[in-house]
Amino acid sequence: MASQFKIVLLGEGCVGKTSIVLRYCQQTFNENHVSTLQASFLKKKINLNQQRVELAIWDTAGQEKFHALGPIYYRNSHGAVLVYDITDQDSFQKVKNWVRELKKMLGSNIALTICGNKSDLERQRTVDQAEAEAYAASVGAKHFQTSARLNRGIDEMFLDLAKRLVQQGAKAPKAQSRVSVLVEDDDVQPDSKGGCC
Ligand SMILES: Nc1nc2c(ncn2[C@@H]2O[C@H](COP(=O)(O)OP(=O)(O)OP(=O)(O)O)[C@@H](O)[C@H]2O)c(=O)[nH]1
Repeated sequence: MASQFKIVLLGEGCVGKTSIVLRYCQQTFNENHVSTLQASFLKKKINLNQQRVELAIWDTAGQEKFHALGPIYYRNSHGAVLVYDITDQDSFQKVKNWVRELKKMLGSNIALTICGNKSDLERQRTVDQAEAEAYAASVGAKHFQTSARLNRGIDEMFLDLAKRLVQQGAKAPKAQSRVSVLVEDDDVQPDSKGGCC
């Protein structure tokens, strides 16, 4: 029987979470942004040294108003991919917030990957690569650069995470305390960027 692992993608709106999952699981890419409103998951089966592994990859909504839903998706996850956009410094700061939250809620029981997406936009880069890699190392995470658009780095990133989960014989972490989720207002105005992208 295949080992099954749950992986959650977290990160600011518009960084490319949905695009990464669709590229990895369905080999497709959409130039347009459709905000994720509810999380959903896709499955991907891979072989690791003759061992069958099934990944359930959860794509979550990145807009701030959905932040409170995060715990529902990360609390039973074996691994998390924290995605930022290499052209958007704020999205990198948001990754740091997610790392703090995951460490607080789950300890170090969740395998972390930090992903700088949109590597095809190198000329518009605002997040220093060396700094991002150093930060990832400082929190025990692996760092990858990807382009969902050009299909770069994505297979390698999930393969590395799957290998780590297999090696660790990952067990789904338990949240350290009861997680309560409060969604205050379904009608929040778009942020100052006027939505995203
Ligand atoms: N140039 C470039 N654009 C990308 C890449 N990945 C995603 N995009 C674009 O970025 C926009 C947002 O991508 P999504 O995948 O919808 O972003 P998301 O993080 O899922 O957004 P939310 O659902 O709001 O959280 C879309 O217009 C994509 O086409 C990439 O690697 N390179």
